[in-house]
Amino acid sequence: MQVAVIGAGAVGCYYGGLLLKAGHDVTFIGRQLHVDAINAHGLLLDTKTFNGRLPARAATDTTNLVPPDLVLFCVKSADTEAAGASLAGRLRPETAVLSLQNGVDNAERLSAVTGHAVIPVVVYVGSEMAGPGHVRHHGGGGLAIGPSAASEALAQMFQAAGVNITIADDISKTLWSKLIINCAFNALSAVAGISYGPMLEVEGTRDVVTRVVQEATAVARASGVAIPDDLLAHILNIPTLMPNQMSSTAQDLARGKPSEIDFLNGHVVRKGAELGIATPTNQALQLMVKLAERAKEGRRAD
Ligand SMILES: NC(=O)C1=CN([C@@H]2O[C@H](COP(=O)(O)OP(=O)(O)OC[C@H]3O[C@@H](n4cnc5c(N)ncnc54)[C@H](OP(=O)(O)O)[C@@H]3O)[C@@H](O)[C@H]2O)C=CC1
Ligand SMILES: CC(C)(CO)C(=O)C(=O)O
Repeated sequence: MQVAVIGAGAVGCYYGGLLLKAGHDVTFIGRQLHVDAINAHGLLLDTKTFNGRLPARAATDTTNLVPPDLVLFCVKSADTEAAGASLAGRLRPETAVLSLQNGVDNAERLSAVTGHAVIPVVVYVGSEMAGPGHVRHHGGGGLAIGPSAASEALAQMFQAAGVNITIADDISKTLWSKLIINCAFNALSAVAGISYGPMLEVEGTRDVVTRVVQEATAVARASGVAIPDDLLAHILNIPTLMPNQMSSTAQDLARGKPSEIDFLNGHVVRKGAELGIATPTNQALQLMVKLAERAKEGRRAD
């Protein structure tokens, strides 16, 4: 199958790399540093069970992209419109487009800029770019794909490549449940620069996490999404399962990259305002991350 990865980063190179290893024809669209390394030496796929270079094609834009059978769309949420616009006119009607992104509205936004159906996918992996063209897998790797006519065949293809994938019967619930996990932990971990285990040991953290989850759950339910009653208990248990985890927002801040906070707690705040639901804790966390981003920008400018 011809696959295009839009956003050759931690997620795109991990899943694109697994499809490449399984024999698919994968083209990576990404930034110059990674593109040069992939074209020169192949993709370095560094997982728990495999470490090796896989010859691959890469480019910094879609100009010469042959319309693929499958697109893995893997840029950060703020880049959805710009990267999505580069796909316009490069998709066949039967091309399957998957959004492998955090947040709940990327598939919809991507569909709006491409005019093409987009299948949302919830991603449960820990991966990072450890160097140019070098993706490192830290753990997990499961996917939950939204239902569509193509989802069964796509799930089989990912399974054959070693990916644990399920077809979600209610993808909105799955997307929102992941969003609420991100709302609970990402900002606190980022602002304090602390991992989840020690973070939850500090008195008061559980209360704040609980309020964030309650606000976000109220917004989700008012939007018609069936959030399960046991989500809070599941969330409060996550630091026991991954005590050393720093949130992706913490990693963005540490690297001086813009975070996705406007699409995490920020999404809850915007939706809450539309629905008349107060979300003060989510709003405070969104603001704290934005202040931390601004402070970093200020330090760079000095
Ligand atoms: N990493 C992880 O473990 C997980 C990530 N996710 C989600 O997956 C999504 C992708 O995250 P992740 O892979 O970590 O992000 P990365 O930043 O590692 O990868 C995205 C890459 O795409 C590049 N890019 C952005 N726009 C373009 C463009 N128009 N053309 C070419 N390249 C472009 C970025 O460059 P630049 O940085 O220069 O903009 C970056 O190199 C996010 O929504 C994230 O929340 C979900 C679960 C786990
Ligand atoms: C680690 C995890 C699962 C929860 O915060 C995550 O998705 C992130 O950091 O973005």
